[in-house]
Amino acid sequence: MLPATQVKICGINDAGAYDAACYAGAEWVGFVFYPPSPRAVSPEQAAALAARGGTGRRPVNVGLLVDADDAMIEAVLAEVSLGLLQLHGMESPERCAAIRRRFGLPVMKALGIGGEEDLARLAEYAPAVDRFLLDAKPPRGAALPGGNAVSFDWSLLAGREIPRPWMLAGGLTPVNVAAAIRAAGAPAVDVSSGVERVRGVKDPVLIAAFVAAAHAA
Ligand SMILES: O=C(O)c1ccccc1NCC(=O)[C@H](O)[C@H](O)COP(=O)(O)O
Repeated sequence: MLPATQVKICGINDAGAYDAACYAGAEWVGFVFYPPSPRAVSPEQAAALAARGGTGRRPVNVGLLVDADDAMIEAVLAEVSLGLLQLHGMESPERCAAIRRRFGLPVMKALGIGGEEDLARLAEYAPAVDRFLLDAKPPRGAALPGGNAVSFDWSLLAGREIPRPWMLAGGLTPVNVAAAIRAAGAPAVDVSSGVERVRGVKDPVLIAAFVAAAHAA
C-alpha cells in the first residue's frame, strides 16, 4: 500500500487549532514567525502550543521565517524546539545553506511556481536544502509572500522529478486537496487559508476535514 500523503497545517496560533491538527494526525504544524502576518506567533506562544500534550501523535514543529537574520532565528530556537525551518522569503541558495549549517536543522525552501522557468530554480536550490515547498506566487500587491489562498497549475508538477522531498501548497482546501494530490503527484501538502473561515483564525472542523481528505487521497 502506498503511504498516505503527509500533511502540514501552517499558521497554527491557538490551542484549538494545535489540538485539532494533532488529533487529526497531521505530520507537521507550522508556526509563522513573521510579525506582519495575521497568523504570527511569538516564540513563547509557539513554545506553549508545542508543549500541549494528550492530543494524539505529536507533529513535527516547523518554523516559518521570511528573510530572517541569524539573531531572529536564534531568538526563536531559544524558546521552541523545531524540526524544520521553512524559508519563505527571498533567501538565496547560499543563505539557505548558511542557515542549515549554522543551526543544524533541516531547511525547506518555499518557491513560487508559475511556469517552467520557476521549476528550473529547483536544481539551483537542491544542494542547499532538504525539502521544497512548492507554492503559488503571491498575487501582485499581496501583503504577504505566502498564505494567500491562491493556487497554481498543479499539472506543471505532474510526472516531474523534484530533486528533494517536497510538499504542495497554495489555495488547497478540504474540497480540492484530493484532486490536487492526484494532479501534481504530491507526496505531501501544506494548507493555511483553506482551513480558516476568518483570515488568520483556524477552524478545527476544517483542519480535521483537510487531514482526512489528504490522508485518504
Ligand atoms: O501564512 C502566512 O501568514 C504566511 C506569511 C508569510 C509567509 C508565508 C506564509 N504562509 C505560507 C504557508 O506556508 C502557506 O501554508 C502556503 O503559502 C499556502 O497558503 P494558503 O494558500 O493560504 O493555504
